[in-house]
Amino acid sequence: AAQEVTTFGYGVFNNKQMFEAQLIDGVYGMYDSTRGKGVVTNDAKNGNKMVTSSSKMFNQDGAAVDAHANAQKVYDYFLKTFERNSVDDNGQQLISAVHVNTDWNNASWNGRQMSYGDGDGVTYHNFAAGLDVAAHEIAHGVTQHTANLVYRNESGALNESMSDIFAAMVDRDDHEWLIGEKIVKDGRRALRSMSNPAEIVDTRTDSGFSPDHWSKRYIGTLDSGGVHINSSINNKAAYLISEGGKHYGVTVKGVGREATEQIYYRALSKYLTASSNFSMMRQAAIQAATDLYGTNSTAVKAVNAAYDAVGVF
Ligand SMILES: Cc1cccc(C(=O)O)c1OC(=O)C1CC1
Ligand SMILES: [Zn+2]
Repeated sequence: AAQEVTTFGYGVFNNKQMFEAQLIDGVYGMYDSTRGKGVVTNDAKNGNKMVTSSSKMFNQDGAAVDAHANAQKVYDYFLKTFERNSVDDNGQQLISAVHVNTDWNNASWNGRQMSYGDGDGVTYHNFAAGLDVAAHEIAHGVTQHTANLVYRNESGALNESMSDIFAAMVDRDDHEWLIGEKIVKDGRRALRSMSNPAEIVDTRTDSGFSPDHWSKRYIGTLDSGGVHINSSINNKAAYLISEGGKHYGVTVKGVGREATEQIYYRALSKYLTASSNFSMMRQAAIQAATDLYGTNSTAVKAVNAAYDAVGVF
């Protein structure tokens, strides 16, 4: 069980949780056998061995505490919200590696596990500290085991957008639907904004803009054809479906997070395929909303209006 205490170790600034570490081979380690086939956290700076602690209830590695706590929260979200048992719906272990590389300003899903850099301490904190970052990476695993959207051009932007959407849904208290707000430093507010994409440019892509309408999509070769750039077009649509708003003169009546997360999960797991593009995303969301809430439901109306608003038909 987790309890609120101050955690020693650096890099921890949003998870002050402790762990009932598992006793394995006489050592207390960050291995949670209660979720699926396990949640495990390893230290890339120590032979990628499981992060261990000398005592049952204490761990001094801040990044490890963050990664472990966030992986547990994301596991619980997918099980509770969609009855999905981990990324493969078969309890696959959620394995996190922390302290990957040196001053690494990245996080990733490599097809089998999550990896988190410590950040350079100037532009980024440790990436494991962001609940939305962990959810984003784990959602890449869910996408891989469902539509498996090809990671380039429009299907890749949808792959990215799915990860941002579920990241925003897990990070429930963030009403601005920002991505990475806890891990950016040097005055930036976040990596990306789903509510107002144009406000924050993801500097890692050097594109210079974050489009909030299909007519403004990036069509170059950077960033695998703009997967972290054009994702903001679908991110904005998802935000509008949930929260509503007026965008380029189109008014959307929002239906809330609970309906929106069900629509996108059903679209991802039942209708999207590896080569789906934005127009097929619109059809998949309409079909999912129709299945769930009915042909003339407010949800179907919200989906149509939101994709009208971002110029996807
Ligand atoms: C930081 C970073 C770099 C490169 C790829 C990703 C990636 O996972 O696409 C990445 O992680 C994110 O975007 C998460 C949301 C913060
Ligand atoms: Zn991603």
